[in-house]
Amino acid sequence: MKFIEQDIPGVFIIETQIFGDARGYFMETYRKELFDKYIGKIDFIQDNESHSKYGVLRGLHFQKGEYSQAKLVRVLKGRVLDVAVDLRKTSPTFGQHIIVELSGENKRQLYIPRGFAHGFLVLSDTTTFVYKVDNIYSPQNEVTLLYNDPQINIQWPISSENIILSEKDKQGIPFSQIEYFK
Ligand SMILES: Cc1cn([C@H]2C[C@H](O)[C@@H](COP(=O)(O)OP(=O)(O)O[C@H]3O[C@H](C)C(=O)[C@H](O)[C@H]3O)O2)c(=O)[nH]c1=O
Repeated sequence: MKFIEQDIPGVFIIETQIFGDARGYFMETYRKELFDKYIGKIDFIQDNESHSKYGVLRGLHFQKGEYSQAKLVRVLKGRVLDVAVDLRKTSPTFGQHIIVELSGENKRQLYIPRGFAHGFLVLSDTTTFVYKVDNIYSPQNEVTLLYNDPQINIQWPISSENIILSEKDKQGIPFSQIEYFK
């Protein structure tokens, strides 16, 4: 496994060796000792999976304060643009975002520490998205940051009228009004 830290400190792309043979392939998707070594102590406590069609945008979500979640995300099948926005007030990259293409082809994983809003836009017909989180699901502490907030200015490749959002995400709040992390 290769851990590649991104321009936003604490965010890593993880690339994994694929062992192909006549039957297909094998890959390790997680190894605790390597995460402890290269990223630090993380205890993932829940695995999630979602399936979405083209144009679906899930996000940008975060859980407030002590309910914040670190995430290790990847695409089983399909292709997404994955986005993480730095909401850590004291961070040198506060308000900045990273945008990474994750796919069943490139098998890249993205590690996003606590203190970020996260979401993804589906670019293939369908996508199956899986991820680990290190904190409990707390819907009453969940917030949606508006996906097209002008201050964050994410350049989504699909026009707004063709993006499919949940009712919750349609009511996302602007960056200027959210509760940042210390
Ligand atoms: C996140 C979550 C959801 N749910 C239930 C609640 C709803 O009845 C249903 C769909 O939830 P939601 O619309 O919030 O699912 P997503 O829009 O995929 O939310 C996720 O989207 C972005 C990509 C994220 O990074 C977050 O992990 C997460 O917020 O699953 C649960 O039961 N447990 C959970 O941990």
